Amino acid sequence: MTSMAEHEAFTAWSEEHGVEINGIAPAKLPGRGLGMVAQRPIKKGEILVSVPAKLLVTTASPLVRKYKLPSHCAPHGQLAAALTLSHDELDEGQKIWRATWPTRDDFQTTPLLWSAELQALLPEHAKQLLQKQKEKYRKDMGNLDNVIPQPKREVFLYYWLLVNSRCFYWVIPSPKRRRGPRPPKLAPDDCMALCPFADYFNHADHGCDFATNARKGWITCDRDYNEGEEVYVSYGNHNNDMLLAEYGFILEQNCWDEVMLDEAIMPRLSASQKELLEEYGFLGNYVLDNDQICHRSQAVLRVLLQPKGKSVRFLRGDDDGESEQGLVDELRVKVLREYKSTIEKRLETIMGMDGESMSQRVILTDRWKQILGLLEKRCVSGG
Ligand SMILES: C[S@@+](CC[C@H](N)C(=O)[O-])C[C@H]1O[C@@H](n2cnc3c(N)ncnc32)[C@H](O)[C@@H]1O
Repeated sequence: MTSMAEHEAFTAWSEEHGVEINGIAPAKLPGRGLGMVAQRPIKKGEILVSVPAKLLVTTASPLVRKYKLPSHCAPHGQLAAALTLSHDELDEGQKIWRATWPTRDDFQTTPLLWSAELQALLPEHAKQLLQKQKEKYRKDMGNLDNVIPQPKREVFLYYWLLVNSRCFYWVIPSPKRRRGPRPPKLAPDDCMALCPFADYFNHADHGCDFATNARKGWITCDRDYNEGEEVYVSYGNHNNDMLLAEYGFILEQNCWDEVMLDEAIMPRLSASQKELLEEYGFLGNYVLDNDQICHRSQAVLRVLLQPKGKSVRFLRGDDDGESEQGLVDELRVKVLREYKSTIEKRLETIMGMDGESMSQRVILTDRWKQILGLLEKRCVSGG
């Protein structure tokens, strides 16, 4: 049994500093690090945690402001920079809080840390998200070039990932102004706050909500829980490619899961078919979710099957395409079956990659197996 001493110390510190904790406590959970577990039966609607605003770490907090970081740098980079620069000079509260955070090794399954070879084998949607994440990271690093000395870049990367995985949505209340221009409104992605104690909650497809006002952030119970059950927060309606790319985990049960089919469909399109789809706003982003293939996929399959005039009537919404549904279903099954064999070959490649980290290969193969499962469900003609 590993020690929970640092988590007990942090729980006591949180309560002493005004965090209200009701019926839950952190616990170690296999495969999920720490999470929150019900200490007694909990009822839907109970407030589980309430954290005073003064404890949150945002770009307006003294911890961040004291470094006078470039204001054009995104809040994500600013928070990571402040955590990096304060790393060796922590006050008591920060020390106690940071002792509860995951280590650098715990981020091993986050694709940003994978080799380029393994990253190239991610599902399409995860690959696109990883690309965006890399661009964000490079931009932040570029904006902080003069601030983070070379030897601290690794620590910065660790904190950048930490901020990415532990922040809550938080709009910093504007200070009372007598005159002068209103500061620009932050984009939703930039409304970030580290929130002590609430950052123990793991994610599930349905979970508790985090709400805020200017004075506090709090979490309300979404349903009844039994004693000993893990209590989750929902980070949003995310599919598993998103969870993998951003945070390095996937859910076994995820009602929001879906597969992007672009890799299977795009290479089949001629230049003129792509042009037609582009003209009508139907090029790319073909998705299969838990229940059905999306309307965009129905459209592209028709473009592949039918003469232009007929496809255009469907793309315009003038024809419901019912009369060709049988043929469209046959093509769908063919496309999905071929995609399945591509994935099966890819799985063999991943399993044969000796030099790569085991935990990274395991999560990647698990994700592809989930995708195979989703494809299988839709590989039945007419299904
Ligand atoms: C806000 S923290 C939650 C607490 C974290 N588990 C810990 O050990 O400190 C978010 C991180 O927890 C992990 N996580 C959250 N939900 C998870 C889940 N359902 N399964 C596995 N890992 C999860 C991921 O690493 C994610 O980046």
